Amino acid sequence: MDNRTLISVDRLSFSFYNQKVLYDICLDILPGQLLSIMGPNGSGKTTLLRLISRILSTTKKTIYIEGKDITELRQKEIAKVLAYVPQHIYDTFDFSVMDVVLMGRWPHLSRLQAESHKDREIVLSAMESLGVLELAEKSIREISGGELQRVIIARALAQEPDVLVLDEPTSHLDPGFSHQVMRIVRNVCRERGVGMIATFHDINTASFFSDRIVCLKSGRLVADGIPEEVIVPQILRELYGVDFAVMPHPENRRPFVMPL
Ligand SMILES: Nc1ncnc2c1ncn2[C@@H]1O[C@H](COP(=O)(O)OP(=O)(O)OP(=O)(O)O)[C@@H](O)[C@H]1O
Repeated sequence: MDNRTLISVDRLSFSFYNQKVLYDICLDILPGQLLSIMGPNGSGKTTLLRLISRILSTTKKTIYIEGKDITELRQKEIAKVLAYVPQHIYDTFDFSVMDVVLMGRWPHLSRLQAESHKDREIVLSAMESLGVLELAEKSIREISGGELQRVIIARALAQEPDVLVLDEPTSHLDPGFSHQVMRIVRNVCRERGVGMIATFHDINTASFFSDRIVCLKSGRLVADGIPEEVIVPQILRELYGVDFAVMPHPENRRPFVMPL
């Protein structure tokens, strides 16, 4: 384990009832770096993120947050260091956008303690960077899917975590916002030394922003490396069963793909 490791996953296997969905997964999340998980539908990406965030529980000692076994931490202790942005948000209460982002501060407050001026400043800054400040008073039931996704990411940043876990963070965003939001999140995390793990179906977004990419197929880790090592035709064919052309991106020369 690297001594800067924020999260270490060590031979993690997991089953839903009698269906095994993850096999011996090992990975490390490091400060300021984005580790992306790619893989076809049903390969186990969301399950992995939910285990790391302890939305799902495993009794085995296989996941460590800042060196501590996750099974021994209380939920609030986890929330102080880790923020989770789920893929889908359903059935929300009728909160305002501002209230939802303020919830990001709860892990840092003691019971019944009101937010301070500093908490509100952190919240307003997160909302401003995600472009949702003008929605502050709107109900989250009355905003678009892409706006809601940005609000939930703002809440995660307001939480000031050491680790940010993002499940398909750009799935509801148009191409402009998708790139902009990823740039903002990556820059904030690099500045603050926050480690990130994210799933992506968009190979080009993963390639452009990731420091490292792990590929899952049927619950098994089939590739792990920097984008140039992983975004290659053979691995993409193995993952998705189709051929891709791979060329350098005009801005940063990272692999850029088109299905053939
Ligand atoms: N709550 C659950 N109960 C039982 N099986 C589940 C549950 N959640 C997921 N699975 C199964 O676990 C496997 C992995 O699912 P998971 O959602 O982790 O995949 P994924 O890679 O995130 O997929 P996608 O790209 O479609 O979001 C799938 O076979 C799925 O049917």
